Amino acid sequence: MPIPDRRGLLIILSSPSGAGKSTLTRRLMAWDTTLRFSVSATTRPPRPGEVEGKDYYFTTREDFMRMVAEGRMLEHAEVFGNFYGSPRDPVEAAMLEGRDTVFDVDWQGGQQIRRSALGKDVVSIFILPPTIADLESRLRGRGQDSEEVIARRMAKSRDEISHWAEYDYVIVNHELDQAENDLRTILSAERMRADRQPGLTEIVRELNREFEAR
Ligand SMILES: Nc1nc2c(ncn2[C@@H]2O[C@H](COP(=O)(O)OP(=O)(O)O)[C@@H](O)[C@H]2O)c(=O)[nH]1
Ligand SMILES: Nc1ncnc2c1ncn2[C@@H]1O[C@H](COP(=O)(O)OP(=O)(O)O)[C@@H](O)[C@H]1O
Repeated sequence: MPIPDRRGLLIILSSPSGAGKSTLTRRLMAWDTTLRFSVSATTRPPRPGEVEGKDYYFTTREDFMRMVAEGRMLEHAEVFGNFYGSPRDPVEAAMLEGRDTVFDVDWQGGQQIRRSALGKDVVSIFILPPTIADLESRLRGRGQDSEEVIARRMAKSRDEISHWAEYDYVIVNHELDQAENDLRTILSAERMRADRQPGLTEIVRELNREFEAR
């Protein structure tokens, strides 16, 4: 396999539950089909419609803890009483292939990845709801969680939101199309950073050759 001339980016998306992070992630992946989604392992039971290996790897607590002990999780955290973690191997493989990986993780996961050896390739984005009333109605509108689960998520949302300033970018998800556009803009700009375009040296060298030949 040829060695790619750039390492893949790690794009971290976090938000309080219900702010629209999964919806925006799906849209971003449909826009750029080269993106890879980091499928997390979780001990939470599947929701109706969730697909094993696509949305999550649904695991037992025992298997989850074994993966952690074996160092096979890039990061992991307990959220809403369940464990969630990002398997390390597929992320490292994608980076070496020069493919960008999208993570849907909470602030604890964001912090761990940012502080890891892969931290310099991280772009982190926090999604805020326009209002708490919107957040609650979106959680309820999803129609997949019990009142008790919704109440628990609402109670946790303040804590999650308190970490917004640790992120490189913040998007307020008022209107879905606008928020998707903001996300595309961030990704496009990050890919154009001078230090992420290894081909530039060669282009500038060629420009110099042309100057000298004039
Ligand atoms: N740290 C960490 N958080 C995760 C991971 N996967 C999902 N999460 C977070 O766990 C929380 C709950 O996720 P989920 O149960 O799918 O609920 P939802 O985000 O409300 O749809 C969200 O904040 C996710 O971003 C992971 O691998 N690591
Ligand atoms: N800008 C928006 N305006 C209205 N509804 C939205 C918007 N963004 C997302 N939603 C809806 O809110 C609900 C929660 O979104 P979801 O992507 O599941 O959130 P999260 O992954 O952050 O928990 C979904 O039903 C989704 O369709």
